[in-house]
Amino acid sequence: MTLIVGLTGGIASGKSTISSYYQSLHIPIIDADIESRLAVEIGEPAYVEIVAHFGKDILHQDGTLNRQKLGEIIFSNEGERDVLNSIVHPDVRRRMDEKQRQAVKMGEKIVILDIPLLFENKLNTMVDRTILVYVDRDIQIARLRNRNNLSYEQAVNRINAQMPLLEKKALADEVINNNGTIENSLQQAKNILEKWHVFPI
Ligand SMILES: CC(C)(COP(=O)(O)OP(=O)(O)OC[C@H]1O[C@@H](n2cnc3c(N)ncnc32)[C@H](O)[C@@H]1O)[C@@H](O)C(=O)NCCC(=O)NCCS
Ligand SMILES: Nc1ncnc2c1ncn2[C@@H]1O[C@H](COP(=O)(O)OP(=O)(O)OP(=O)(O)O)[C@@H](O)[C@H]1O
Repeated sequence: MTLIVGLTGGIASGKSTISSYYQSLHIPIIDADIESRLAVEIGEPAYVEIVAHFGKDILHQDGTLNRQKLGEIIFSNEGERDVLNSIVHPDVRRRMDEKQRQAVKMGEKIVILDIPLLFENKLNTMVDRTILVYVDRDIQIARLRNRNNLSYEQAVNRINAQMPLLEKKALADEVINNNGTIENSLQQAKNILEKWHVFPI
């Protein structure tokens, strides 16, 4: 039996930091952000639909998606965000399901699905356990602004496009509090696997 774990959080809450650590323990990770990038490569069905809806203005000169431009549109407009989600999410789901099937077939003890919108899209029902990477809002805003070079308003728009982390906290099986040092958070991440008896693998 493979334990299917959903790892989630908010934008810039620290999911990638935690999932890289799990990966270093040789745990297979399936990352929704990576799959969503693959789904919108030039010529893919989702790419064609995106250009048809948003126009060629959201492309770079070489035809690749201008992610910054598309982000500016969808993080400040819920209707446009819904359109993008409805184009991209079904493909992302298909890609992730396929990878999950392969991992189960390989007899992996545990597989971690890194899905930012796990609770928003009710995908928690599709996994055995959930882990939330939590940060306080002021720290989240500061880390997001710092990483993506965003204004306060841009950062808040992105955070407000997701379910509040406090609501997610109430839904998760386990919570990693990432307000402190990375080292401290990685220790929490390890403790959870030990508690579940899936580490060492
Ligand atoms: C809008 C896009 C082009 C911006 O690209 P960019 O490289 O700046 O950001 P990236 O893809 O690395 O996402 C960073 C984070 O933004 C948040 N985020 C991304 N898309 C969304 C969304 N539709 N709704 C809410 N939050 C989102 C997630 O926390 C994600 O981890 C891109 O995020 C996208 O195509 N989004 C739609 C697909 C999607 O929902 N992806 C998230 C997981 S499937
Ligand atoms: N405990 C920490 N202390 C200081 N900085 C941190 C900590 N955890 C993460 N960071 C930094 O905060 C930023 C966000 O972390 P990370 O990229 O892991 O978040 P994420 O949840 O995967 O983000 P996104 O969903 O937006 O892709 C990064 O610049 C990362 O280096």
